[in-house]
Amino acid sequence: MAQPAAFAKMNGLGNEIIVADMRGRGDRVLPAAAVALAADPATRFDQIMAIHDPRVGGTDYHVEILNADGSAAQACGNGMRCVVQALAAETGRRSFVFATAAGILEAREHEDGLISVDMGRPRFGWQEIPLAEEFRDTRMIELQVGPIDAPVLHSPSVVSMGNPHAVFWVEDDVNAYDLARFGPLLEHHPMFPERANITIARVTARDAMTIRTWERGAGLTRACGSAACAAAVSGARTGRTDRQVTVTVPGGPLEIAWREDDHVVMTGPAEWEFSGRFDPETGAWERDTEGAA
Ligand SMILES: N[C@@H](CCC[C@H](N)C(=O)O)C(=O)O
Repeated sequence: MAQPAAFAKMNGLGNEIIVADMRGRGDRVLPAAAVALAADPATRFDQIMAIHDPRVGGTDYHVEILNADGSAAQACGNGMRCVVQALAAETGRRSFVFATAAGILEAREHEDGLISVDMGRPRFGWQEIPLAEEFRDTRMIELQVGPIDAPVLHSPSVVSMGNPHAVFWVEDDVNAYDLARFGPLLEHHPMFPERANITIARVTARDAMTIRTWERGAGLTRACGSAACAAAVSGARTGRTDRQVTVTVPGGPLEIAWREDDHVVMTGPAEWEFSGRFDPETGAWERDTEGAA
């Protein structure tokens, strides 16, 4: 049993997030704790964002990310917005620099409460994503599900936003596809040695698209920020959209801008639900008493 750590249950457009305060201590949230918290309907989450003391000069905090299955994730856009809202409420500051497995990220809370996260530069090389075999052009790779002569989904764009993404383009309703069935098959496809986040995307205008995502290590989600970035970048890269796009996920809209300096900036909301304390080794937890200081 470890010393309890404070946490906040939050969400970013319905992407279920636990923000864990691991500052001032040397231990980490263990995969077993993540699995236990994910199995409890009250604390069910898609990602845990564990805030640690900074380890690199010029950064404010180090953030570790765990998926619901206990695996590590390099990037989580919706979770970063939750982290910013929690830290802004605590410190009164509005902008922060974070170190993550995907690199150094800057983020800020705006006057209207929306939060922008600079998700860094997309990477398109097949070894960077990574893919299991060489594709010189990752705007469209050979991969399909369904019958060989009439595939249900095929030819995804692939990209790393720090984490691996495949974006399948469709012309009709994204809800018409059984993502709960195809998602796990594609997440674990041999093409993706580190597995992948799987998105179905429909472009509705030069500056708008609708997506649904099956998240690596978490399953179907109401929102995936890095997938929204991956879809926006892939839309622009394949000539389907402009570089500034409203990406509507099941939980609502995210504004994505792929800037001329190659950085992808995502803007959207975050919402606090409740707070508590948990054991980072086992996941045993209790809710804070309402109104307690
Ligand atoms: N919900 C996240 C992405 C989560 C990470 C993903 N499951 C992975 O393992 O790469 C987001 O908002 O970006």
